[in-house]
Amino acid sequence: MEDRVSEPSLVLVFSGKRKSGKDYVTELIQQRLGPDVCCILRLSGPLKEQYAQEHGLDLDQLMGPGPYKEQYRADMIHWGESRRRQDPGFFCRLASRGACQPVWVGERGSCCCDVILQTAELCSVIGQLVSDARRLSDLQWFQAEFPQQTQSVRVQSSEKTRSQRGWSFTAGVDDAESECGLDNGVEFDWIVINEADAPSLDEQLRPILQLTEEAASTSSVNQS
Ligand SMILES: Nc1ncnc2c1ncn2[C@@H]1O[C@H](COP(=O)(O)OP(=O)(O)OP(=O)(O)O)[C@@H](O)[C@H]1O
Repeated sequence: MEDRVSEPSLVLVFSGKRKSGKDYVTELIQQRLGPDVCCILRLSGPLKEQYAQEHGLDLDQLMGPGPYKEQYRADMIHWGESRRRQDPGFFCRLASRGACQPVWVGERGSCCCDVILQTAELCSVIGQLVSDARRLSDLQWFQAEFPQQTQSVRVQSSEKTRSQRGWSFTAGVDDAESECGLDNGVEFDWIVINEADAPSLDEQLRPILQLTEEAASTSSVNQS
């Protein structure tokens, strides 16, 4: 598990409610930076892989958008919580192993069924984006592992907007720690309002992109 290629120069850990737009925003950042500089780490990927393996399930269907994963979603959330209680860094380590870009983007913040960093969630190594951080322990793991590099980003959208994107309240999912663990007591470094009547994402993301460009250039100076 300790086969990370190099240290990232910046780790952006994204969180947000279901359908707030974590994937959308992290993919936009990756498009701007390019895949050589920025990887998206999705915590939900290794979580689903491990869950499918231990329960003899079809991983492709579990990763897909269809109804199959809905049958297992609530149990998968409980199983993920219990794994994190035993070892808070379990999924974060799995998601970040092999990452080699300087910027990582990850996502942590709604249910275990999406991402980043896309990851998330939570991505690769000049910069890594963790796209799907959902629990405080995920964010804390990155902050402890990469104290100088980690910045937290919250993506916010109203319930009305999330509903228009396909969200509807699901008991056992939207009231679970995986959705609510970062609602209170966390001071995010950045907040992105992903709404039609908010300033454009380009405008809101400008300072974050500037940070990633600085991190990437520092990384290339250090590597030369
Ligand atoms: N600013 C935006 N403009 C247009 N479409 C958007 C925007 N933000 C999000 N969407 C769309 O809304 C839907 C949900 O967005 P996305 O998948 O990024 O949310 P998410 O927070 O990652 O969701 P989940 O937590 O369920 O994985 C997608 O179809 C996405 O393309």
